[in-house]
Amino acid sequence: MAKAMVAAPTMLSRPVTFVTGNPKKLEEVRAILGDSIPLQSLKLDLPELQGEPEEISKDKARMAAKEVNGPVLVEDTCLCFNALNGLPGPYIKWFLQKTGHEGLNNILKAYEDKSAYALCVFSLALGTTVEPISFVGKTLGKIVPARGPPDFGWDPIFQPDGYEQTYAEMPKEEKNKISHRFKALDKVKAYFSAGDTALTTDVSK
Ligand SMILES: O=c1[nH]c(=O)c2ncn([C@@H]3O[C@H](COP(=O)(O)OP(=O)(O)OP(=O)(O)O)[C@@H](O)[C@H]3O)c2[nH]1
Ligand SMILES: [Mg+2]
Repeated sequence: MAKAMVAAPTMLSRPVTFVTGNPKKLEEVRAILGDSIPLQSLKLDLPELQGEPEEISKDKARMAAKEVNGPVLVEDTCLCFNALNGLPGPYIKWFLQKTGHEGLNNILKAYEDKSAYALCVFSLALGTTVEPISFVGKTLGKIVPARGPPDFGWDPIFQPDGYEQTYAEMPKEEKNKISHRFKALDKVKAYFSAGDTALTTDVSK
């Protein structure tokens, strides 16, 4: 009788390096993942393409893999206004820096529709020659005048649907249960627990 063929998992010789220049992202990624995936981090602010979120994120992963010369995880976060067909989207960092919370609210004064969504695209590149895979998480909400501590980006002006609080007003644990980042990381975890790719737990490598 023919034996069933079971594909051997791809064994990573090194733990995955999460590459980001943003310490608040890293804090949330660590809080959400716990020790479910052995992860080390590298602080590097990579240049970013213009274009669609998934392409930006994948391109970042290719660059990060070259820098690290090993398996990497990166993410790109967008804040998308429905009235503007998804903009500022991946350019939110620059809009926020130049116009602040008030400016972002003012942009929407021209429109009745204040609805928005937070989008997170993680990309995993298992090496320099492997095409990155993306994992997307999206949380719907609306843009409101800033409320809550201004610790992290646009958290004070994003109120998720079904909540009276903005991301900034919520306890961190609550945000991390419903956020765009949580939803995307849940897919990353599912990918690794499906077992096609085995991870080393030796983070000293
Ligand atoms: O209020 C927020 N809640 C969040 O959950 C969140 N996640 C990201 N951001 C901000 O949105 C822009 C994304 O740009 P971004 O993805 O290119 O990030 P970045 O350049 O800071 O880091 P990285 O690209 O090195 O990873 C940057 O201004 C980030 O500070 C957030 N703000
Ligand atoms: Mg960036």
